[in-house]
Amino acid sequence: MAGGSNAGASDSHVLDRLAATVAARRGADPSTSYTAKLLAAGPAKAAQKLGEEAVETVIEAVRGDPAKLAAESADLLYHLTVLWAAAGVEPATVWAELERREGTSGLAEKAARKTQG
Ligand SMILES: N=c1c2ncn([C@@H]3O[C@H](COP(=O)(O)OP(=O)(O)OP(=O)(O)O)[C@@H](O)[C@H]3O)c2ncn1[C@@H]1O[C@H](COP(=O)(O)O)[C@@H](O)[C@H]1O
Repeated sequence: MAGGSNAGASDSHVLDRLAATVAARRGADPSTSYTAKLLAAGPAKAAQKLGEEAVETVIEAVRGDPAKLAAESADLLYHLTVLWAAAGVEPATVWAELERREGTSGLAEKAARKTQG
């Protein structure tokens, strides 16, 4: 976050820029854009690629190499933004959901779910 402890060139706004680039690739030439190729293939293909990248991320996490885990995480986030674009999810909707959850402990949320049946 700009202004936060990790402020600098590499902050979370890169996700918004990435999502905007991905959205702009809709309808572009698949021979010049990997994103356009994935979007043309539809949400199921984007979901499949996300699953593959998730597995590769898990593998690097288990291997214990932080640099490779970071690289796989970037692949995972890229493919997640492609899936959102393919499935009609605006990044702002996800950011809003994360903001809504801010300050609510996962343990408290889980306990509330149990009492709701
Ligand atoms: N961040 C990324 C990014 N991360 C990973 N990838 C690509 O994702 C692909 C997935 O890796 P794989 O090993 O699964 O590739 P593969 O086996 O060739 O894939 P498939 O043939 O199975 O689909 C690779 O081709 C990577 O280059 C990305 N491609 C694009 N971006 C961003 O998207 C922007 C637009 O890219 P284009 O749409 O290609 O212009 C770029 O400027 C970047 O900012």
